Amino acid sequence: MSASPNKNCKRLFTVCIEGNIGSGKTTFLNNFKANDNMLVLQEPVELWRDVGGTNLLEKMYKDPVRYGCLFQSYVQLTMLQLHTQKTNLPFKVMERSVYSARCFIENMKRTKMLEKVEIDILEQWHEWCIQRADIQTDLIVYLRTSPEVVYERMRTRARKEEDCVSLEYLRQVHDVHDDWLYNRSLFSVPAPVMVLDANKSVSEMMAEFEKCRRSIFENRDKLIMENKNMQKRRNVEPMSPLSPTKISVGSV
Ligand SMILES: Nc1ncnc2c1ncn2[C@@H]1O[C@H](COP(=O)(O)OP(=O)(O)OP(=O)(O)O)[C@@H](O)[C@H]1O
Ligand SMILES: Nc1nc(=O)c2ncn([C@H]3C[C@H](O)[C@@H](CO)O3)c2[nH]1
Repeated sequence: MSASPNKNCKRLFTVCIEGNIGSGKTTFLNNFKANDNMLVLQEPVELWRDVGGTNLLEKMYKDPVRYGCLFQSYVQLTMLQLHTQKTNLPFKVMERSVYSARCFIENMKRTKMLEKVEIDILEQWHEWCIQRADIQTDLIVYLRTSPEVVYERMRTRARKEEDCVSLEYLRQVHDVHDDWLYNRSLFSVPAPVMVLDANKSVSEMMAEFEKCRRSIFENRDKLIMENKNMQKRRNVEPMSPLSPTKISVGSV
């Protein structure tokens, strides 16, 4: 299906699909491919699995102390490349982002997998990306799940690099995502957040997807305005943990 260019010349509207390992991001994201006005960008896992013949994802899971910082550095680069990828289409949908990569850095910090100097460098890189790179995000769709549900899904999918991933690790990653996007008690949120209960079945999630897709198309300008107001509030007052920018499908 040929991609229809952005005839009405509105600026690009970018959506990031976020969530724990196995929360259904790829499955959800692939539904957007039916639209010819959206650039759909999956997480570049295959790049992480083959860095000049090295499976860096596997090395990171096997030895996070030795490879954690190196892996995060490559995630940052490959995600930045996707954020800055140009398109004439009016919409871009990405799986995860430079923002959520920071969730994993935060978890490595909490579990003491990284030395202070590694954290400092990764956070300086992250800060530069936020301040100077074009990683404009207009909506975050948070596929919120329970660690137990995603653990079963991850085991069923059986990605070999994730053989050693424990339920405890998924609980840690869940907690950081929830602190960031649900409790709003971690780093700032770059756009309005649409929280979906992604514990639902595949068919139920199709209905959620349809509501989300319609909401994006119908409320594009409203969401951009919502984001502008968020940024203004942030510049005026420190981020309150319960800032009211959390939206649920249908309320936009
Ligand atoms: N709503 C759902 N109910 C049950 N299983 C699901 C659901 N959504 C996805 N799955 C299955 O769970 C596994 C993980 O799904 P998917 O790859 O879409 O998740 P993901 O968030 O992209 O994972 P990762 O972050 O590890 O790439 C797959 O085997 C998929 O078929
Ligand atoms: N440590 C770490 N940092 C990241 O920024 C990051 N982003 C994704 N992943 C892991 C989750 C899945 O196993 C697999 C695919 O999502 O890659 C990450 N792991």
